[in-house]
Amino acid sequence: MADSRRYRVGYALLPKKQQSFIQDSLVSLCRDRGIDLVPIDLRRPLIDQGPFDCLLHKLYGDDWSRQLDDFRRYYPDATVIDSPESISRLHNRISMLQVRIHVVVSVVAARFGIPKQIVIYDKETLSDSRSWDLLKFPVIAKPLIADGSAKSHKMSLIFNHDGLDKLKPPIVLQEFVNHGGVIFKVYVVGDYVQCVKRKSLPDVIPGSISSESSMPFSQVSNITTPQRNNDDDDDDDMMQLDGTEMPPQSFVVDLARGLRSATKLHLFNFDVIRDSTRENKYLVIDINYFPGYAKMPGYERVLIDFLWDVVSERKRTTVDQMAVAAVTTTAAGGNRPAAAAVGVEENGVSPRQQVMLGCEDEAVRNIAVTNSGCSTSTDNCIDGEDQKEKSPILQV
Ligand SMILES: Nc1ncnc2c1ncn2[C@@H]1O[C@H](COP(=O)(O)OP(=O)(O)OP(=O)(O)O)[C@@H](O)[C@H]1O
Ligand SMILES: O=P(O)(O)O[C@H]1[C@H](O)[C@@H](O)[C@H](OP(=O)(O)O)[C@@H](OP(=O)(O)O)[C@H]1O
Repeated sequence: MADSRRYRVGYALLPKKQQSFIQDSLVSLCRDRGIDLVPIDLRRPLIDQGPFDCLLHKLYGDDWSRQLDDFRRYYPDATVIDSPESISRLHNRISMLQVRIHVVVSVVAARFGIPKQIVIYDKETLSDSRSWDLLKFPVIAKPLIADGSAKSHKMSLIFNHDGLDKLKPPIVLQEFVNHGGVIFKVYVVGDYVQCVKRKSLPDVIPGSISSESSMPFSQVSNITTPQRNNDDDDDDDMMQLDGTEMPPQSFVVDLARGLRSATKLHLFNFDVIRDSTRENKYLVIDINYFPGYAKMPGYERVLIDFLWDVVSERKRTTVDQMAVAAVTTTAAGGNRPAAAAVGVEENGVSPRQQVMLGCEDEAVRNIAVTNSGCSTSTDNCIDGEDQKEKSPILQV
């Protein structure tokens, strides 16, 4: 029998993200599938705008976290994608890549790791060469915090120690790895995985370094997405992208699944580069929550299928809960209301826990990083596979 119920999916996004993500094509395809996409009015309390079957969100700050907490308490049956605790792990470039220790990739054709990196919290530590002398120049200086602000995307390629002078801690210093000027962006939407190529920073050729000690840059892969036109530079970019071999699909999928389970996130992308000096060696350099999905070919279908799975799974779970609750009621011989129907705990598991898509309320570990910390590996990267045997890059 056709499902005639309509589902409400609320979305709370910043205006720029809303504009790129909520396209007419997405809205109308959702509508045809029985899903109404409802914008959250950020001037009104979230709790007043429910109920929703599902809530999508990408907002920052304590006020939003509090509103979400209230919402989750008030509407325990709503599926919140994703849990704020899991998302916040990506707001710090150290905890972001720390998840690699939980990722096991079984594909043998390729290996993965992260670049060697340290975190520096203050100017004093920055001026002490012992803090960074385990790193090889060039390095990339990245703001520690990745909170979506323009500031958090401002980076510098640092060619020598003079280039460190201008930096403002807290920062992450990460070894620059030559990778042929092409980055792989892997978009994940639940179980769906799609890898695309984008232009990246060009290789640094030893000996050809300019007289400058540093070079600032910001959002390289966003501003240089090449379009096919008559411009020579764009044609060169396009040829370079076309000529770059993709990583093995099974490896990408394995890595995506591993990261998905380690981060407990459903909507994210991650950036991977292929180390030019080491065969089949890939390095994860960045993980972004709720990325620019509209740049992913055919994103509407992918998102609709995902949302449908979420709302219909939610319906199934609720039905299952009612069945369990009914059995419990009968077995006890009493007339307690069905747990799922009222959203209270049954057998120690609340309906919300069952519908949070595996996003347990795990607190993000507090990062107690020493002023700087660094791996003792002689390589320019830390492996994901055998990381447990090696000394941790940072003490978290
Ligand atoms: N370790 C590295 N080695 C070589 N190139 C790197 C490295 N880290 C970053 N890059 C280059 O710098 C760019 C920006 O880095 P990163 O992805 O960490 O920044 P971001 O501001 O978080 O980016 P995004 O816009 O994808 O969120 C990458 O796309 C890549 O071109
Ligand atoms: O808004 P913040 O938190 O800064 O996150 C950005 C990510 O860092 C970028 O990776 C996204 O672009 P890509 O989808 O091209 O990776 C980018 O997507 P956008 O083009 O929709 O802004 C953002 O999601």
